[in-house]
Amino acid sequence: MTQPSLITRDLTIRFGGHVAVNAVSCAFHPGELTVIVGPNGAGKTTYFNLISGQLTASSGQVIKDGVELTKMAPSGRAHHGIGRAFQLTNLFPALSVLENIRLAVQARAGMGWRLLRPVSHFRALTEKAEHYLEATRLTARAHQPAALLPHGDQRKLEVALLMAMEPDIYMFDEPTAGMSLDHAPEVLELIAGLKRDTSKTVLLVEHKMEVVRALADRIIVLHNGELLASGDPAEVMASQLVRDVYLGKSEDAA
Ligand SMILES: Nc1ncnc2c1ncn2[C@@H]1O[C@H](COP(=O)(O)OP(=O)(O)OP(=O)(O)O)[C@@H](O)[C@H]1O
Repeated sequence: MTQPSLITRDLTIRFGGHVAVNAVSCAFHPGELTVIVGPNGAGKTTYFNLISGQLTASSGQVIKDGVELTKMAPSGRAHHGIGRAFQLTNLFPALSVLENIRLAVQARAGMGWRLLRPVSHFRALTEKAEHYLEATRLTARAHQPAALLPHGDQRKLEVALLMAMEPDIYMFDEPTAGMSLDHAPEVLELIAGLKRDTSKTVLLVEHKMEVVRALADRIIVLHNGELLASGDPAEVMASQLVRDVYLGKSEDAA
């Protein structure tokens, strides 16, 4: 087994008297796609927020490749390779799809907003952006304003922007939420494809059991903020404890 890329140790957050995430200790490994499941209000999104830095833990630790990130702002964590997909908050709606991806490539290259660069740099950035465009099957949309993309393609653009940042840890919170059945498989395929690069770790929060079955190498189950189970998807889903608190309900909903 490889060294874990990401560890949470006794990770806890309290909101007043309510413990939303309670002493969750878990390790995530490169080349592995872990799906985080649990009933509504179990603490899944809060756990994600604690890892990506939108929330700061009351106690416990977040450690990425041996570096403690627990108190770091989201930007610092991103710099350390934590990449979380957001619904296009980092998008320039009037710019084209290609230009948006190129800006993400440029940000990753550390060139910020300096526009006076040799043409060769610009060409290299464009080539890289075109690579991500192709990888996410958005080539036909390259020159459309990002704001005018259909919903399914917007989600693909989110994946492209995240790929352009070259994170070590990819985090997706319900990536197919609100998406039509036609587009969901395309986005899921992109996410499944990320772990072909075995240096990458993928974390997913997901409710839909068919998505969990299709993608998960491993699942962890949160319940009332606590880690209830972790392991092989089929084994965990078959366990009586998990069926009692979660899967019975979820199978109906899926
Ligand atoms: N900022 C906050 N202030 C107070 N309570 C919060 C806050 N954020 C989350 N909570 C509470 O923490 C608990 C866990 O919420 P969270 O959104 O993480 O659950 P979840 O598993 O992602 O649920 P869902 O599947 O419905 O999205 C809930 O009881 C929620 O009300």
